[in-house]
Amino acid sequence: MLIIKDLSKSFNKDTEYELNLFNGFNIKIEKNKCTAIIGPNGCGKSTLLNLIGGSIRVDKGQIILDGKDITNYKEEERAKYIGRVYQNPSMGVSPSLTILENMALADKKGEKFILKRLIKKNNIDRYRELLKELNLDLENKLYTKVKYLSGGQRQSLSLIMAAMKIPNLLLLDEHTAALDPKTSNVVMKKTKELIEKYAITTIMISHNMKDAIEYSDRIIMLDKGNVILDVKSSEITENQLIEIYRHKLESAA
Ligand SMILES: Nc1ncnc2c1ncn2[C@@H]1O[C@H](COP(=O)(O)OP(=O)(O)OP(=O)(O)O)[C@@H](O)[C@H]1O
Repeated sequence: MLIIKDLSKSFNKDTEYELNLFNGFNIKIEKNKCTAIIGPNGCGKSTLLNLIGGSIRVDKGQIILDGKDITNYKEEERAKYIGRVYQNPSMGVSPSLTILENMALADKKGEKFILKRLIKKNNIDRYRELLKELNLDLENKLYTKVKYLSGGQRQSLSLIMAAMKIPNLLLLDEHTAALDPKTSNVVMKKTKELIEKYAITTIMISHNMKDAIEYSDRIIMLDKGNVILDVKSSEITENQLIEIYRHKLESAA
């Protein structure tokens, strides 16, 4: 379980551009469930993931993952427990390294190692098996540099890499937003399969209400750093969600 306790975060403190985004924010994310976070541009979705992942630090509050207080852990330290797939297909992978090298790196995330020594026959066979599951023919491209892959292939690889050492928490930051609808569908289905197969606790940011309902167990809507809706995905339809979204945001304006 992820517990966020009394979290505060502001940007540009003590300047005319000061933005108090989170002010005593609290949330609990259940284990082995997928929670979708939705909300308008600028409501704080990515900042929340950045705070959890450790790419930015909290001003106040605590982040507790499976009973461990990770608030003061550096991003690299948190990477041992947290997998992340970004919106931008170039992030989360090393484009100038091959698929094989990227997978070997993901395999040893958070440990000291020598890359060449990692690439052993039994590991290669294991990586090939994982890639085969994607049905994208990537198992036959092990020696291809990641920069030559399509966006969909990169996001799928990124997903497999993030889940290679089963993370305590998987953060998906609009990871299909840059993909065409067909590829996005394939990657979302693969995401669901992986999450369910390994019972991975997941937080998924999405602007797509249909995906949020279809692929998550719970939906949280944020506005200006506050939770304005918290509902089971099975208890809401896409149209209702769109209506609430519009209504809440109009009344908040
Ligand atoms: N490093 C930063 N410095 C200053 N302001 C920032 C910083 N990071 C985020 N913000 C501001 O915090 C607010 C929330 O941004 P955030 O990226 O979390 O929103 P979001 O909900 O993910 O939006 P989107 O749906 O557009 O991706 C925005 O007003 C943004 O400009």
